[in-house]
This record gives sequence, structure tokens and C-alpha cells, in this order.
Amino acid sequence: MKYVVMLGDGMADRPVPELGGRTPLEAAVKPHMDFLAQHGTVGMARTVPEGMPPGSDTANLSVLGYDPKIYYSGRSPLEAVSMGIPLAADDVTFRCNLVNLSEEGALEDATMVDYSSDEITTAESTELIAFLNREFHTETRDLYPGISYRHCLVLRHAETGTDCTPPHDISLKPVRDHLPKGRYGEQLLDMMKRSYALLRDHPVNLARVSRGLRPANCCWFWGEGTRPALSSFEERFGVKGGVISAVDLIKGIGICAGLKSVDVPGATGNVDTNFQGKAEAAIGLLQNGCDFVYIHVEAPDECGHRHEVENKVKSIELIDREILGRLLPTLQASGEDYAVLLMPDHPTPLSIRTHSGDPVPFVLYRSDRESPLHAGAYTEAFAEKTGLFIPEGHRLMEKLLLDERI
Ligand SMILES: O=C(O)[C@@H](CO)OP(=O)(O)O
Repeated sequence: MKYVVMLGDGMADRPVPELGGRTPLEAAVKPHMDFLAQHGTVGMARTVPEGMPPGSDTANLSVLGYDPKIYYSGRSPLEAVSMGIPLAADDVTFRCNLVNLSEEGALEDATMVDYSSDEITTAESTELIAFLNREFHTETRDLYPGISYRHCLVLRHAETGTDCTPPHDISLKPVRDHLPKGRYGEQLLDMMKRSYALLRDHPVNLARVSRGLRPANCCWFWGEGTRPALSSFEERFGVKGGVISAVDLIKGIGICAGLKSVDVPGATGNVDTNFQGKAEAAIGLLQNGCDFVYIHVEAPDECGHRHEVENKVKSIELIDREILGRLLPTLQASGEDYAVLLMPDHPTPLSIRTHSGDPVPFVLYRSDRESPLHAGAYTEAFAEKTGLFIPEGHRLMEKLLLDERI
């Protein structure tokens, strides 16, 4: 038996006026997703436990079968693992975004224009992070470059207790009420203020402005955490597997769970990602010793944060055509039975431009049996209508891999 999780990050939504009151899942042409819904078990699952932050960290941990209430130790350390940063038990990490703030004079008066600085390239951001680290490095403090706008700050011999705000939660809002507070609030704010003064005239940013792109004029800390400890996925579920994702968060969760993480050339984390390459990488894993593959596509989430309605629909259609459209016929042709769990981690509604912790629609399809809880199509409304609700989303993995009854 082969097992696939097809995860469209932030894919679920609410009715969108620009789509005539439909959700992106309702508007998208997605015959393969609908086929799975018409023959599989369809329902709703809560992936973000009540009272926890609705992030891709908590939600993807759930989908992979790890109860966030037990295993969640913050977002940035999961990314740090993927970035190869060695972490000690008393290290505290933060995500460091290179963001674009409006240039108002004092940082407190600025607005969060773009949490991604127009998706700054990795080559540019690596140079900016190296520049900032020369300013900020101390015996107990270092910045490490990651991908595009996503980087990491490590504080050594430190403790948790700093309150920060994810920058994608405050798009187009004044930053004043969202600056770091608590244990290292002042230290982080001081670095942010210095970066705001230092970065605007950096040659990388001057070149970006001359190309009509937003400068990455400030660093922004959030996503505090400490070294994660996940139990082995293979020991829990008895299968070898891999994860395929563009982003360090999902790669890090996979690595911490003992899964293989495959890098796909051209995987960007956006609607221009290499969908076909992800399908081919998944097929490669399944044909070479893995029975389980977790395919993560970041694009619908990014489109939700940016309020890109058409691109959100398009990214769902591309997941359907380029990934499921290649994977399902290959699995079918292999003659071996297979199961597919299709779902988002959390909704990223276009109307609020950030995540919600609402339950998400899922399909659990098995090639060896029809389910009475099938639906007409894969949409939020059809999934609600079946009446099936899984209150603890991390239990879905047991239903997929251990064939527990729903
Ligand atoms: O990586 C990030 O900074 C965020 C925003 O893109 O990702 P996600 O919304 O999946 O948490």
C-alpha cells in the first residue's frame, strides 16, 4: 500500500465576492480532487487545537500526526533544523523576515507594506543577512540566512517569553501596536530599528528600487521557539517516507520526524513553483523505498496573504492538474493499492489575508474501497454537509496509515 498526503497550504477559504460568492475551491476546475471526493470519505477536521495560534507550524504538525499540544515548541526552530543550524537545549530561535515597511521616519510610525519584500530573491537576502549579522553578531547572538524573505535569529543561553507578531498578520496595518514585547522585546526592537536605518541605502536595496521592486528595509522577528523533539514517524506508523516542500518549516518538521526531505529544483513557495517537479519527486520517492509521501504546496497560502484571488484559484488548479494529474494515474497503473489524504493545513481566507483556525475540509480516498461518506466535489460546503467532523486533526494520520475506522 502507498500513502500520499496532498497538502495545499491555506487552500480553504470563505465565499469571495470577486468569485461571485464562491470559494476558490468552488471556483477552481479540479477534476482529480473532485474524483477523490466522489469516491473517498469527506469531512471536516480541526487541525489547530483551540487556544493555539493558527499557523502552518501547528497545523502541519497536526496533519502529519503530531498533536501540537504535545509537540509544538515554536515555528522557527523547525525551520532552523531544515537550515542545518545546530541548536542547543538553551537556544531560543526567532524567524527573521526581511520586510518592507513604509518609510515614515521612526519605525513606530511605519506600516507593514509587504511581509515578503516582493518575495526578495535568496541571493539578495543572503547578502543582506550577512551584512546585518556583521552589525548584530555577539557571542550569544547570530543571524542565519534562509530562503527568500525567511531567515533565522538564534539567541544562545536564552529563555522564551518574548511576544511577537507574524508580519503576514498585519499586512497594510501600522506596526506600532505589534512590536516585540516581553523578555527580549527591547533587544529585538533595537535590532529592528537599526536594520530600518541601515538597510534602506544598502546597494542591494538601491538596485531593487531601480528595478521597480520594494526594498527589504527592515528585519522583523517572530515565531519564537526552542529545539523541537518529535518521535520517529517510522516507529509510530511503520512506514518509511518523505516530505516535498519549498519551505524550511515543512522540511524541518519532516527531518525532525525522521522523514527524507527532497529538494525540488524550481520549488519557490509561490504560484510559479515547479508543480510538475513535485509530482515527479513524489513518484521517485514512492518508487524507491518509500511508502509514504507528504507533498506540500505553499502557493494557495501566499495568494491568500496577498489577496491574489485569481492566483489562488490557479494554484489549486495547478495542484490538481500538474501534481494529482500525474500522481494518480501512476499510482493506478502500478497495480498496488493506495490511499490519498487531500487537505489544507488551515484556511487562509482572502478576505482577512491571514490564517484562521477554523476546521478544514478533507478527503481520505482509498483505492481498495468506496466510502458512503463521499461528496459531489471537494469543497468546504460539501465537506460540511457530510456531517463528519474530526475534532483532533492529528488523528487523521492514524486513519490514513493505520486504517483506523472513521
Ligand atoms: O513563511 C511565512 O512567513 C508564512 C507566510 O507566507 O507562511 P505560512 O503562511 O505558511 O505560515
